[in-house]
Amino acid sequence: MEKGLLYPVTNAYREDQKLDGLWDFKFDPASEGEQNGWAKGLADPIEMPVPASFNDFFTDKDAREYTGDFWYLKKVFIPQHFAGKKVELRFGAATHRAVVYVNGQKIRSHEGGFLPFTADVTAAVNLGEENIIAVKINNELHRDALPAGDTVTLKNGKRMVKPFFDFYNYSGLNRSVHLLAIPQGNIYDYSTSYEVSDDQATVHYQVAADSDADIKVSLADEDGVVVAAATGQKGELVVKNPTLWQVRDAYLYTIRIQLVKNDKVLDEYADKIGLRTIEIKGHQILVNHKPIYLKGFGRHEDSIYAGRAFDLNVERRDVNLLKWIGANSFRSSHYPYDEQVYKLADREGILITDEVPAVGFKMAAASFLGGLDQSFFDGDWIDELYKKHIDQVKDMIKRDKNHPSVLAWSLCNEPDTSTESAVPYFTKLFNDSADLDPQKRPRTFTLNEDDTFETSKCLKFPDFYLLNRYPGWYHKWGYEISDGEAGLRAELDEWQNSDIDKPIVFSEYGADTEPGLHKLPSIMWSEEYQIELLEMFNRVFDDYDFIRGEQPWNLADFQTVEGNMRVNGNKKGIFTRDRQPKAAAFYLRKRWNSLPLDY
Ligand SMILES: CCCN1C[C@@H](O)[C@H](O)[C@@H](C(=O)O)C1
Repeated sequence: MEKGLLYPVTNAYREDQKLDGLWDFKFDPASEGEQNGWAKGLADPIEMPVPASFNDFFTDKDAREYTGDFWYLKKVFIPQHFAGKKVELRFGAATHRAVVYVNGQKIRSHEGGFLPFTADVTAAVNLGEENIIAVKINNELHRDALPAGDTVTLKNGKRMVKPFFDFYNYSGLNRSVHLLAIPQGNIYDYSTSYEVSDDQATVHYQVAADSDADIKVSLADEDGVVVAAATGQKGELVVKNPTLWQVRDAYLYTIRIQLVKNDKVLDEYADKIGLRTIEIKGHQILVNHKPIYLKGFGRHEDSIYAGRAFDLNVERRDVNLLKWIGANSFRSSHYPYDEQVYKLADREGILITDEVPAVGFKMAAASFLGGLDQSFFDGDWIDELYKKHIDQVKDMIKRDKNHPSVLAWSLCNEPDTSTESAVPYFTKLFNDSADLDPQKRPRTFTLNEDDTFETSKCLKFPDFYLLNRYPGWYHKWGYEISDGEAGLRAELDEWQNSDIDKPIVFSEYGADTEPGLHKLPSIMWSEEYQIELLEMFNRVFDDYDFIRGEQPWNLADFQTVEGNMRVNGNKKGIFTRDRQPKAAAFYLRKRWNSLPLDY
């Protein structure tokens, strides 16, 4: 678990230099690099963009599909004026595990390809000189790691991943690398929680700092006017007549934290926060005590060329598409996204269900992609897996806890909860995560169609339910979709007739659709059929008032492993991979723009 995950800033006390651009890059199939001094230089490297996944730049399949160790290396001048500061390297994400070296010295390792980590390099750097930064990354998949899968060795000796999940194993330095200089005595974390009413908001704050200095905290409105102030490691900021953060009507205050000693400011950290509350009450999801209905999508960080790398251009387009279509939410399926995604959602008033990369914890996913011959939670890999799982839950919540856009935490995607062996795992997971979020936001996980009201052993854990259902596509498809609707209604009748008193959000449903394929009457893969499937689900949603959200799969087409069920990736996008609308986009826009926020 990382000590602090504050997003890098430059101010009078801190300096943040992005190390994006071209890095030396080299595959290390024999894993010989560390013993052969690759941390000090790579022989015959290629130039690799950062941030980016390496896969889609290559023209040969061995390189695109490469699995194992690989190295990035960059010579970086570190200025003399960093003297007296703590010098750090912050990696937005290195997928899936990394070892960091400076000037040949191993600094630290990290497991988990979708969350940041920081290396303290103060003792290893030479100020006023060029320094050699090297990172050894490994992208193998294992059943005891997140996301779950296997790595096999082919007869020709090449290694290959077998993901237990349906997205391509894009790998590399997928997010920015930052060189940071911060005060030795510094602020390394803060948290907020809220009480709101129409005429007053109270911000409960806590600050974590490596310093004995006094702590001063202020809150300014969007005009920069200070509306509240307090002192102390923890306290309250009371705002009269606040402007609350609302869904699709955001308002951001600036919280400013200072360390002060003998009237001298030693460190400062400022951030944008939104005054709002999130609650689950009965079948309702409430924002600022008012019910909301979620309209949005499951997504992927996925685009042509850069693969899984965060691309601000793509994110800007995606958020504009969400606004155009009338959406107000999305799930960060199936892993935490780059911090800039949450910042943009904070600004636009879009709600995020933040998901940890606990995906593939299920036989069905694997059987589609290769197959497990037992229940996942009976495996002998579970203890090691859990250590990584809870570690990444802790870091996801630590990183994202102050974003007003974060609505809920999804602690797993489609685990196999149909066997008793899942119960102790989820009991521990929900106990160990209960106090991580000062705002006590709801926790959940997605349930796929094997995990129904009848079959799941873990329905007591989620604060609300995320259902992934695929009648009309993976079963009862085509002309049989009417039976699919009947089956869906029968399951929802069971939920309705039960004593379950929690909201349900449909977090996945959809049809692979080839853009430009039209057929009258419809046929599967046609744009007409995608609309018919959505119409069927919406007919059902409109008949059950405990359904409090609809998030079809997926916002856009995305890359997966090759297979006989994928046509160059997953085509369930409402938009194409280059972010152009299929006919269903206009259908959903019409529906969602006609639904009130609290539908
Ligand atoms: C049955 C698995 C649920 N869901 C997971 C998601 O990652 C896949 O892309 C999606 C699909 O197959 O389109 C199915």
